[in-house]
Amino acid sequence: MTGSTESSCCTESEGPVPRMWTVDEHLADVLAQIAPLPAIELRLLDAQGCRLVEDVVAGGDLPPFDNSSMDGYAVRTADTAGATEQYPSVLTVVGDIAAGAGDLPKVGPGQTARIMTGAPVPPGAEAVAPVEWTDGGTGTGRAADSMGAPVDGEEVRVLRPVSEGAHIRRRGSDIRTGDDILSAGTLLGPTQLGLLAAIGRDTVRVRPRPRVVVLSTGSELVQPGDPVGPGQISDSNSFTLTAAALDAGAIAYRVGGVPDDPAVLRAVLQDQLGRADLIVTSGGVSVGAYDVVKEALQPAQGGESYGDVDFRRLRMQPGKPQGFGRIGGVPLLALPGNPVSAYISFELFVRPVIRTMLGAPDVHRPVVRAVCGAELRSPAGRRQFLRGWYAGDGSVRPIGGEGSHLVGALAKANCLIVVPEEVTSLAADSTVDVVLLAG
Ligand SMILES: Nc1nc2c(c(=O)[nH]1)N[C@H]1C(S)=C(S)[C@@H](COP(=O)(O)OP(=O)(O)OC[C@H]3O[C@@H](n4cnc5c(N)ncnc54)[C@H](O)[C@@H]3O)O[C@H]1N2
Ligand code: MOO
Repeated sequence: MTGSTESSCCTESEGPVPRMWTVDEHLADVLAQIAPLPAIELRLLDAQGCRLVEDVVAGGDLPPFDNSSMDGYAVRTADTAGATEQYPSVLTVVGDIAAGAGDLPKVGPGQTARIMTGAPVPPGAEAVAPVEWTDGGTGTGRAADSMGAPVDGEEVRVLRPVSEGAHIRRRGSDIRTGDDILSAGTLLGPTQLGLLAAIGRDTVRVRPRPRVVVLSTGSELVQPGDPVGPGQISDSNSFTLTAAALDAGAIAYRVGGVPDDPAVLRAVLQDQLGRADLIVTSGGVSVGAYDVVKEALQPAQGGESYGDVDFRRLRMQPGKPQGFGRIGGVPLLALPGNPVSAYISFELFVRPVIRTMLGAPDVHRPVVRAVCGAELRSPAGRRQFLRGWYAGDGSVRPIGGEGSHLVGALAKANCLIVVPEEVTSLAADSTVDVVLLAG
């Protein structure tokens, strides 16, 4: 941390005034203390969504052997030259080759072997006649579209010429030994994991997904589905923030509804430390009597603090009260409890932390310029983040009001409209910065 909340200046009339941080100062302070997680070797499916930290080189060819791309007959091309439906090439079937076969018959002049898709091309054969180009070994001379039982020693009629290499997938035609197939930094999704499996890798060296513990505080919270008594509300923040952490690429654990009891909160935090690369709390960071996160981590009455967390006020709306520091070496971001404040704080500060830990190149949400059709008002000295709808044609409109409890409007928004600190009003059709939330 670069400073403490209580670093202050004074005015004659008002006494000490706690320092206020700008959004950029707070973000820079947080990110300066976050590094990409150390690389580890993971099994393939545990590596989904992670970035490679090694260049992967193919240790073998793909396909590993010449194989058939069709069910049919492996033939010598000269044997099929001039074949027609009227005058087919009649070949003796010397074997039956299924995918996975290791023992292959040799195909000599006038001979063929029945072959299945993916089966190795036998020695002597130069091409594959799909079964539809033959009589299917029926002896009728009519083209077949299915293949019967093994036909060793029987005959098959090929009804048209087959050119060299036809329907053969050559060894190494996809990947050759020594090819660079995936480079460090590649994000592993289904097709990259499939490729690693195809070349026989069962583990891979990656930067792991950070494990994020999301914890909401407040004695008024009940879990969704439970009865809501007088003065109580459903805990929504732990769901929003857990989903947002997953969306950012983390492994997220939701711990909902810790009551306003500092001892309980400390115990829960202690319990969670073992599985966390990052802890995110919501609520209890303001100036009220039951601000449990503040109380637990930085007691006002000279009690012993737990961890090293700095509580500060930011020049932004919503999201003014924030906490940041470490507990037991684990970074912790304490977000304000108002649901819109919590979510916007996550987008601005927590998401970049997760993306940094992941080693992602895109740490921040994209920001575009857009024309806002509506007039906007904003408090002086605060960077305001209004919920909006970005139409994609360069226009944006605000959704809902400024209130940081307005979850209905938040759920309809796809962007945040940014009104800078020094601006208190903007005329309709002004150009504004817009933080794109989706995608
Ligand atoms: N006298 C002052 N009061 C407040 C100030 C201030 O500067 N002076 N700041 C206001 C601002 S801004 C915010 S933001 C909030 C932040 O307060 P807390 O972080 O302590 O949040 P809580 O008091 O715990 O909750 C605020 C609000 O949000 C609801 N909430 C909390 N957690 C959840 C949850 N998990 N799911 C849904 N809703 C939640 C809670 O019930 C409250 O209504 O302080 C202002 N006050
Ligand atoms: O900062 Mo509070 O987050 O304005 O509602």
